[in-house]
Formats: sequence, C-alpha cells, structure tokens
Amino acid sequence: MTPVLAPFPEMLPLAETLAPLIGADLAPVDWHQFPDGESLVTLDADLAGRDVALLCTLRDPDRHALPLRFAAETARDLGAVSVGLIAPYLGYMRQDRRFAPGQAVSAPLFAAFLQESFDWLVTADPHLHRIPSLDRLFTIPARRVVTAPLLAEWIAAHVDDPVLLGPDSESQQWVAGVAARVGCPYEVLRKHRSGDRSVEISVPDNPALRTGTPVILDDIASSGRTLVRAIERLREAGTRAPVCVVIHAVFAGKAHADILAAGARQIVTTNSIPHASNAIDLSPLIAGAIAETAAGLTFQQLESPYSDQAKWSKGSKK
Ligand SMILES: O=P(O)(O)OC[C@H]1O[C@@H](O)[C@H](O)[C@@H]1O
Repeated sequence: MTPVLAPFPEMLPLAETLAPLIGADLAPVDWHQFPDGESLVTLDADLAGRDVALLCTLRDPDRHALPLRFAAETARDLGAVSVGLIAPYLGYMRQDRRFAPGQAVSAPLFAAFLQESFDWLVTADPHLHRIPSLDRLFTIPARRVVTAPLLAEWIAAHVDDPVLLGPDSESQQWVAGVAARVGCPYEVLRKHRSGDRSVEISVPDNPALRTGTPVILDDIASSGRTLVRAIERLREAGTRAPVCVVIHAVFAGKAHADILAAGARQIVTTNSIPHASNAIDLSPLIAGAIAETAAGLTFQQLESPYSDQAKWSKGSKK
C-alpha cells in the first residue's frame, strides 16, 4: 500500500517536495488550538494498513510535542502499521548535560518522550556536541541527515573568496569539513556565553579575513546573539560584510532583524524550519535518509545523493 506523509501545517511546503521523492500520499495533519490552549489534531485519511511518517519540526518543542504524540497515537489507532517521525529540527538537544546542580538533562528525556510513539526518526544535524551520536539517545532507528555537502555547495556557488568562520571551538571539525569541500580557508572564533543573551566573541587575526568574504557558519541561530557579536567584532576588524549560513532558523523574537542590523550582508538557512531566509532545500537528503531508516517499509527506496552520511543506529521498537 502507498505510504502516507502527514505534515503538521507549517511543514506543508517541504512535504509537497518530499512526498513524490518517497512515493507517499500527502495527508496533512489538521491542528486546531482551542481558546484554552488545548489542541485537537485530526488525520482525515485512510491510514489502515499503511506506513505513516509524520513531519513536524521541533522548534518551540513545548508547544509541538504533545499534539505530535497525539497525532502519532491517532495514526496507530486508525490502523497505521508503522509511524515514523521526520523532525528536521530536533529541539532540546542543547541541554545534553547538567550544567548546574539540579538541572534536568532534557536531551535524553525528550528523546525518550518521542520514541514512546514512533518507530523511526529522521532529523537534520542535531546539536549533539557532547553526545556522540543519535543511538546514544534513541533505541529506535534514528538517522541524522548531514547538511555539510549542501552548505558547501551553496557557499561555493554564491560567495566570492569565502573564509569560513566557526563561532566556537565546538564547531572546529564541522567548519573544517565544510571548508575542505569548498576549498577555502577557515578560522574558529572564541566564544564565551554567560547567559541566554550574553555572548562575547573574539576574532583571531587571520590574513585571509583582510581580503576574503567572511562566512559565519552556525548550526542554530536562536537569540541571534552569537551571530550579532561575531558580526560586530568582524566589522570592527574591518572585514567585508559577513554572510551567515545557518542550518536551523530558530530566530527567537527579533533575532533575524538584529543579525541584519548588526551588518550581515545576507543570512541563508536550510528549510529545516520554515523561514523567509530558507535557501537550501533539504528534501533530497531527507528522502534518502527516510528510505534507509525506514527500510523494509513501503517508503520508496532511493539512493541517497551523498554517500558520506553519518552512521545511523538500528534498533527495534516492537
Ligand atoms: O546565540 P544564540 O543564537 O542564542 O544561540 C545559538 C548558538 O548557541 C549554540 O548552542 C549554537 O551552536 C549556536 O552557536
């Protein structure tokens, strides 16, 4: 039977590109929010005997998580034989340890919450800086889409004389990898965060920055403070206006406007979270990852366009 792709409302544009790539019928989730804050989700499609993938990006996870679980359990209740989750942005991954006494370690708690309702998961570059891979968090098959090849393609095609900049030491390996693909120099900035919106950045002296175009690469722009501070320091150092390439366009509050006001020449993001800055389409990579992660189900088997994707975990839910 034809599998079903069921996107939450804001993910409909990505779903329309993705559905033909994975050979699925589209069945959008209707999400009604009552005045008292409760949700009613509706899956008005024949799901009996079918493999179902829900598509929901998990920015603002507190708001999305419960309706998402309701939708997954409803799909099963309506006869779906399997229910997978495509969450191009997976929230809560940054709280992966107890940074102060008594804090919740939210990343494994959120993973445990999700996998109670899903048979497999596909996400894009989760913020796993201290947890080595998704299989430390999930026992269901869970695959990470690696966006680096697409970021490199975009930079090579759109930026003259790029010099890639990672915002902090944690980004070293990742930025080095993208720079190697582009064939350009890179540098890693020094960052100190003392609060949600308190970030200080310093820029090492690098001769390439005197002539090239700085391209700040970051996985997430949330408050935007990291990018704002980096841009301010670069402009003080007399560089060209920087380009910002970000995977996940979280952009809390007026973060996007703040980054532009600080002097960014351009901000581009992937479509893991819908935003006007989306310029890099992840659907071919997501399709390849679904075909591999949901192997054995009816999602069309596709060749992933990139063969160097990170290893993925296998497990069994049932
Ligand atoms: O500075 P904001 O935008 O709030 O947060 C995003 C930054 O915080 C880090 O965890 C991310 O990797 C990124 O560098």
